[in-house]
Amino acid sequence: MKIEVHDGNFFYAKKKRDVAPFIYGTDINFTLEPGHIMAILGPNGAGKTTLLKCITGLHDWKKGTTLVDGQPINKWSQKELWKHIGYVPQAHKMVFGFSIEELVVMGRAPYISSLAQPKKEDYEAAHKALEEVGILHLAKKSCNHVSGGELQLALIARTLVSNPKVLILDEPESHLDIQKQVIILQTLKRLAKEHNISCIINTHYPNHAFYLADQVLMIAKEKKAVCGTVAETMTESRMREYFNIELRKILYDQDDYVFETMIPTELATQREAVECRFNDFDHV
Ligand SMILES: Nc1ncnc2c1ncn2[C@@H]1O[C@H](COP(=O)(O)OP(=O)(O)OP(=O)(O)O)[C@@H](O)[C@H]1O
Repeated sequence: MKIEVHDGNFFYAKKKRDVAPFIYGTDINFTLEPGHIMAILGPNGAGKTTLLKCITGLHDWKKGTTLVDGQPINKWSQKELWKHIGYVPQAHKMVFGFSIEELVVMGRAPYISSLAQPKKEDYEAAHKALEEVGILHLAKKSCNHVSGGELQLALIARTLVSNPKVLILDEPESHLDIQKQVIILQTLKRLAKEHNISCIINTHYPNHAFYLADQVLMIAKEKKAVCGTVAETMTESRMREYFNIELRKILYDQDDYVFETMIPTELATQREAVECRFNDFDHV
């Protein structure tokens, strides 16, 4: 699905009629084509979570609008809209009285009539999604007895079973170990490219944006909201301006692959380069 935001801006108000300064330094504008991935980057408190809620209509924009496939979001019926949108909020250690399998089966709700019980095919879809994110072995375990990262993976699997056309993810990789992060990033990229699912993902990891994103939206308090390709947006100077930190962009290519990363200059070490150059058994 195509997602567009035109001149969106927002503020939190204590009472309905109150006004307050807008959160975003300039209005938010972007178009996300079907099957494309947009990463939202910005410092803590910049308004990334708020932005996801405004984009999906969970918060009403104070200004501007979201269009979904060309139609203003408030013209969509909630039921129809949420059939297409999968939303994975930030992981909190919630207490669920369910097993992981039951949690994921709940994601089939759009396909199950309100009084019916989940069927064999619903459980099969849940198992497939759990396998996809690498935690099928936890299917029977209680949600209360898994780690935060495992619960996060289950919440992603719950979204996948409803066959969404849009995936909105709020820092889905933040509690995961490095191997699970890769599973999530690869799964998202595959879903976007093979199933034409549009993805919007909040992340604190520049590397993940380099790997995933077709476009990046960068925000920070009192700064212009900028949207463009990864190369246009994630420059050393913009990162300095928006994150108030000096970073070096490192490019390394090997066997037709490019490794792109950004490292804070403060984290550079003063060891002899020759000590760092080799790893594993190369140096023996
Ligand atoms: N319900 C709320 N009422 C009032 N202010 C809020 C509310 N939720 C968030 N805020 C404020 O709005 C601003 C943006 O918050 P938001 O959670 O969207 O930022 P974020 O970029 O997602 O942060 P982080 O990277 O730390 O998760 C912050 O200053 C926050 O304190």
